[in-house]
Amino acid sequence: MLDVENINQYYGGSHTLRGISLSLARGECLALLGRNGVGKTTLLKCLMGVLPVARGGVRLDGIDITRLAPHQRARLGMAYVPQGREIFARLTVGENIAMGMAAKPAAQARRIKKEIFELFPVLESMLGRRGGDLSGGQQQQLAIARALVAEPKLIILDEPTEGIQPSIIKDIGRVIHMLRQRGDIGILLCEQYFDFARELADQFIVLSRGEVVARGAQADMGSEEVRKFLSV
Ligand SMILES: Nc1ncnc2c1ncn2[C@@H]1O[C@H](COP(=O)(O)OP(=O)(O)OP(=O)(O)O)[C@@H](O)[C@H]1O
Repeated sequence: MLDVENINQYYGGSHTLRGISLSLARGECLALLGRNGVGKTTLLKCLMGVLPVARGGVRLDGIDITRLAPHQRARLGMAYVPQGREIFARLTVGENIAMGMAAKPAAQARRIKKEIFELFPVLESMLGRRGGDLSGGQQQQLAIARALVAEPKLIILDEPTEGIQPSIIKDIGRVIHMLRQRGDIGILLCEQYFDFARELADQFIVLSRGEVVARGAQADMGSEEVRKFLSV
């Protein structure tokens, strides 16, 4: 479904992404691993169109999306949950969720809300609270909920466990697992928390200095070759 071919990106003179290729199928979870500063967030931003790529291409279901703007990619079914969540602090939980389904007809929106509250029951009891008053973990759940209500075929998650307490990490893991089981959505999971990623991923890639230095199936994630590129 997602095919990335040989993409390169620069911040000024610094060559941040060096010939990255990957592919991800529906129903699959791909873990993107690597130490701080190796280019993971830059790669996700390039996939979402927040940053331009200098060379290479990105295809979604065979459509060349390399030059499309983020909102056009969103319309084609891509959803992005950025690092740090970026929820609207002054809007309520309900309004934040509504932002994710701005393009949906009202009847459909009602149905979606019900499903979302099954995934994240805590959000239902907090509908009227301001996003900025939620805990970090609740904000992360809200950010994922807001992405999911758009009913994406691909969801890109940038470090969803960062700075979050263990009980909520478990809840988030459960949701990602359920999405994977559903089989109709591709999940690109950028994660520093190795064990969390290993439990959820079908395959992985490891970046180091902007390059893919290892890739493989979940069973190979614990190998020495992979660990030497991570802080585990
Ligand atoms: N806007 C920017 N301008 C210039 N350099 C940048 C910019 N954003 C990131 N960089 C640099 O590009 C490299 C890759 O950064 P990136 O944020 O993609 O790494 P990362 O693997 O996501 O790390 P982290 O886990 O810390 O977010 C780093 O050396 C970083 O300092």
